[in-house]
Amino acid sequence: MGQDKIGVLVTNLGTPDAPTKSGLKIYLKEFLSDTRVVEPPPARWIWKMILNFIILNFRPRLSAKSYQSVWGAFGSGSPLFDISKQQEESLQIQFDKIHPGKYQVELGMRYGNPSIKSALRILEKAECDKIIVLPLYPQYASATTGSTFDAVADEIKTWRRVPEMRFVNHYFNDERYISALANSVKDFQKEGEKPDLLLMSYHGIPRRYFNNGDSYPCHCCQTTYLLAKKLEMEPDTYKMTYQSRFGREEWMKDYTDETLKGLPGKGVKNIQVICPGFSADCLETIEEIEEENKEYFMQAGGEKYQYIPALNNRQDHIDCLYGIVEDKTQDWLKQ
Ligand SMILES: C=CC1=C(C)c2cc3[nH]c(cc4nc(cc5[nH]c(cc1n2)c(C)c5CCC(=O)O)C(CCC(=O)O)=C4C)c(C)c3C=C
Ligand SMILES: [Fe+2]
Ligand SMILES: [Fe+2]
Repeated sequence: MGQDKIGVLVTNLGTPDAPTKSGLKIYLKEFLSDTRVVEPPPARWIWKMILNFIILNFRPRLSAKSYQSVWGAFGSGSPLFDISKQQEESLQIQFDKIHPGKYQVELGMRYGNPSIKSALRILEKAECDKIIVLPLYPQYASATTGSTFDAVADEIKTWRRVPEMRFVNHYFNDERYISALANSVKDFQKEGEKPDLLLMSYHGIPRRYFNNGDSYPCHCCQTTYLLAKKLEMEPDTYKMTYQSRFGREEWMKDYTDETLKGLPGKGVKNIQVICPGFSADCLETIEEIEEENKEYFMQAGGEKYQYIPALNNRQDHIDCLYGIVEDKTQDWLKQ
């Protein structure tokens, strides 16, 4: 039996501290200055000018309005923050039940608070000489998982004693993740009927990132395939799309909003939407999918539109995350 604790750093994207113009300005500046999120043109100063003089003057006010409409939906603050805290607590409870005193779970956000730096410092203080990082992105993308690695490395490089480290790159093909998604669909459909179409909507990335080698769209396609297979779905009863475009360049297609506007005209009037890439409900699922895109679909002649919630704090989701960490730290437990 090892003596020291294993640190589990659970991360997600992060969220503004408050749904206000100034809260959004701070958050968006940090987020959109990350060159893995916005891969700038060769002359970086051009993007810096656009960001500081155009985007950060207009976007914060608009985004604050959007955040205000979802604030408190899962607790008292940002849904992403409130759900992430619940996930952190549930995971700690699960580890304490099965391996009492062996694991310490801390939540760190890539942008905003609690930061990855602050979470790592708590683990350092707790004398965790082994740390596993679990970014809650089932599909790898440079903009999310890759960027999380940068933030972890930026902090650890200031430490004298570098801990033993492991990093979960993706888990889209983990049986427990696919099963949890399938269960969430089945639970949802228990209450009512099956739709004409199950739409699986993923956060998009610019098409250019894929052309340059990002594996994210491949991970999304495989997630769709595995989930449909698990649910024994016929090919014409599901479809995958990409949401949340930002800026003017081409993003991965098909676009969720355009697809939803076109479906009623093709006779698809009753749909359910699931966002398998979001491990927690957030602005992009609640405001964009549950509200804005529903309106597009209904206005185009749709009759029934239902959003299937993210895995959030479901016990099968927590069991899945627990299992991924336990599998990857089996040998550490024996040391
Ligand atoms: C500018 C480009 C963006 C890329 C590339 C991008 C990739 C990406 N994002 C997520 C997950 C989330 N994004 C969220 C919000 C959000 N995303 C962008 C831009 C890019 N994302 C912006 C500007 C925003 C802020 C909201 C707004 O102002 O409209 C969120 C929600 C955060 C919350 O607080 O609720 C998530 C989650 C993934 C998975 C991804 C690449 C695969
Ligand atoms: Fe995003
Ligand atoms: Fe959005």
